[in-house]
Amino acid sequence: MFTPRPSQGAAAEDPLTRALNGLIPPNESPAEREQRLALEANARMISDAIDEKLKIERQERRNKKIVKILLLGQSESGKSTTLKVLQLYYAPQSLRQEAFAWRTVIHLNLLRSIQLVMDALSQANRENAPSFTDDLRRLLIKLSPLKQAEELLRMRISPPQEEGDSQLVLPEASEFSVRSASGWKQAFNKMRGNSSSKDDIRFDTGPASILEACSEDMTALWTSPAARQILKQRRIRLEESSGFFLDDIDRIAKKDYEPTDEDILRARLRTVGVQEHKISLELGPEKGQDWYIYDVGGSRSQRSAWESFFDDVNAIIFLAPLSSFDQSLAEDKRVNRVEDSLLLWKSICSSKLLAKVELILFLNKCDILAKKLESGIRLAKFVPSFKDHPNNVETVTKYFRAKFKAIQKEYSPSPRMFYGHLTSVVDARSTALIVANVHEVIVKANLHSANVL
Ligand SMILES: Nc1nc2c(ncn2[C@@H]2O[C@H](COP(=O)(O)OP(=O)(O)OP(=O)(O)O)[C@@H](O)[C@H]2O)c(=O)[nH]1
Ligand SMILES: [Mg+2]
Repeated sequence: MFTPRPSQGAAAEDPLTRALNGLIPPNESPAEREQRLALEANARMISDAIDEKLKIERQERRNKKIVKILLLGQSESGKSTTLKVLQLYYAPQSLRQEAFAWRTVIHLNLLRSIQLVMDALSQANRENAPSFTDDLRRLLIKLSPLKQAEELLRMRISPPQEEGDSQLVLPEASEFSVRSASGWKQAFNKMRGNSSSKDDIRFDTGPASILEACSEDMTALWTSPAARQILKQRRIRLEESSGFFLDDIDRIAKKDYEPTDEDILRARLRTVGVQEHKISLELGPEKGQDWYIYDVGGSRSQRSAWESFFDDVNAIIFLAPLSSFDQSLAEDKRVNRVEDSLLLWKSICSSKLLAKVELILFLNKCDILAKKLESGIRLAKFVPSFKDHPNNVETVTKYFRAKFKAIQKEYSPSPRMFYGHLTSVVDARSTALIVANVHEVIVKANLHSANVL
């Protein structure tokens, strides 16, 4: 055996270190040389194996690299609905498992719409409106038990004994919401134990019985020409409002009602706070990758929380609802909704923090936009710069797309691709095609950031 050089200390005892350092002991005999070469070969093998393992681990980390997607846009723009579409696309079973929880939200949506009709009629009654009939008075009395059903349903979404676990937020603009971090859907699952969605529905008496008992009277109220006239006089257009289920009373007020995927997409529950949703991709080349999707509250009071999620985000899906061109913000009646979307888009595009983030724009609610334009509502009345261009959906969407694209080009700190889609995210089928496209953009963004790191 050779004697290590004193300066190399204990580390030189290690054959791997010695081999790597290329040390050749003085006065080496042929047998010692053979032994050393064998040790070196062995050490090289071990070293190569370690290198290979590290390379695989690095690749795995890259492949596994968490993808962060942020959903942004004003309130009611369709962020939570887009989250549901992504869930439906990537993990349909998980959405089905939430059907019972969404059923309660849908019942509450229906009751809210009925309440808005009843409020308008009561007001007409107080003002002695000639269109208020005795039939309507009778219907209002017969529908009074609905108040109790609503209270029971609200308690179910936010049971008092689950304090701190699920927190009901008091209505803002007569809408209810649940703090997203509170896990209200999980609270439902706890209540359910191991039962299936169908079992829940069978044993769901209480509010469901009241709804079923009132079903015919609710339909009579909603289809009454006198009630319709009062709503029209007061310019109440419930058909365009969020969580509209009045045309489906027969189906939804049945005790054994089970929501379809489309019903779940149309259900409205205002987001308060930030909801994190993890999707583990099960198929395709990105198998094993985890996607974290963040759904934020869009009303003005909620927007200050957005920036803390900008860090290491890969892509942003920004929703701008085009149908709201004739509406103002619920939180500030002086601000036109499309104007607000354009200003928000400008601030996202110009953010230096987001300079390297892919922005994907959904010009949403194109279905409602088409109906509005067909009904004769003119865009130029609310957006004078549209001038006397044809008031049809093709021209209007083209006009808005160009406007958003120009803002991105002008305000982005460095050039970026423009991904603008015309969407109606409640339509799962047409949105699936867009999701496939968005998937590609996100995968590219992730690869790019992995290579940069
Ligand atoms: N008809 C139609 N309805 C839509 C569309 N997108 C969303 N909605 C409905 O609009 C309502 C509001 O959508 P949400 O997804 O809750 O809006 P949000 O952006 O999450 O709103 P906040 O949580 O308040 O920030 C829901 O009832 C949706 O079903 C669309 O493209 N067409
Ligand atoms: Mg939301």
